[in-house]
Amino acid sequence: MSDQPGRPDPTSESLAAALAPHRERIDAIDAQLLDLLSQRAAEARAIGTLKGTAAVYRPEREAQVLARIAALNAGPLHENAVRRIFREIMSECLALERPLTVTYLGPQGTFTEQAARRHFGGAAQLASCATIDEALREVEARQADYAVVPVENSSEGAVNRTLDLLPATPLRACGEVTLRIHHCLMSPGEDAAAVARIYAHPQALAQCHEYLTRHLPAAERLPVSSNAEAARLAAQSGQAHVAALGPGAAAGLYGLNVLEQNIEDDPSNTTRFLVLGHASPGPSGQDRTTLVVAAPQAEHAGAMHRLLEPFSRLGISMTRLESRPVRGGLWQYVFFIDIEGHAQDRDVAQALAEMRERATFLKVVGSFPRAVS
Ligand SMILES: O=C(O)C(=O)C[C@]1(C(=O)O)C=C[C@@H](O)C=C1
Repeated sequence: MSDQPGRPDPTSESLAAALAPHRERIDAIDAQLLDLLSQRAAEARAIGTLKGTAAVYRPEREAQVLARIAALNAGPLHENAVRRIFREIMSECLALERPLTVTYLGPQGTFTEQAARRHFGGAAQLASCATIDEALREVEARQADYAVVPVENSSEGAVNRTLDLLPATPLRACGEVTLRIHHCLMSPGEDAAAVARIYAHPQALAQCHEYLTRHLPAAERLPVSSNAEAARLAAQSGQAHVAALGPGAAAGLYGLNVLEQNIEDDPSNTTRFLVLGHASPGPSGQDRTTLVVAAPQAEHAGAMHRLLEPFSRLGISMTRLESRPVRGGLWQYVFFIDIEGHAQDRDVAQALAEMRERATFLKVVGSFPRAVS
């Protein structure tokens, strides 16, 4: 007998009988879905032929497709689930036009790999690079189509190497990804209390500082070049007192046990990544623009104010302002500025034209659809 009224006993034949019509309908719907997916893929292939040698990846169009689907969604699937499914559909459709190769700051099992996969979906060929420089260089040399590199973390600030490469690279920023950073404690052993040595990237050590101080105060903290390298070293040791911090994906990749999850001090800890490539996306309606600017005698407050004044006058929101010293130029700085809007939007274009007259250097690194987290 079933203990819930109206539901058949889960062990009985009556359950199978109750499921049968639902499964029949699911089979019929799956056949329709497959037919529609094939029709969609054929349209994408036709688009690919029309594009010829032009860029096949169109981030502004993908952003519009995802936003439209999210708005159309009436449930019961969550908006994020629907986005993920359509992200994968577009990834496969795009691969029919032409498969993409995407470099990322590796090695495998890093948060940057997770960001690249999330942005480009399962059909993209991901290529791990040892440094941010190498990830960009491969794309510059047209050995790969796009690069995904970290640019800032909500608790640790800017990724300086990425910023330093932006003024000179011929690549354009054509997308961004934001990723919540959740760290795990992972080890060949099974007991968190036994951990006496911890390998991790310095940022991971900083992001988990309170947890480590409270729960593993005596453990030695050893900074290494990446979280994946930390996981590799912990796995190689084969010892229960050695652990690594980093993404759960690295535990799977290196055969470690996850001893604790979500040990980052700030649960809203987020990293933003830039997607760089050769093409510039058109406006999607929900865009961000990244600029590199140098002001004359930037150390004088007045020059900076004058430079940024068009933004406030034209109602353009500035979402980020970061400065970096110019190498070899004592007390000279370049500014990395993010604003809302696309460089082709009327007000943004006017503000940029005015800034160009006031700046000693101004480069639009790119306009791209804002990330949906
Ligand atoms: O609309 C296009 O340009 C397409 O190539 C189709 C499509 C899609 O599957 O919807 C695929 C890849 C592009 O990045 C954008 C959209």
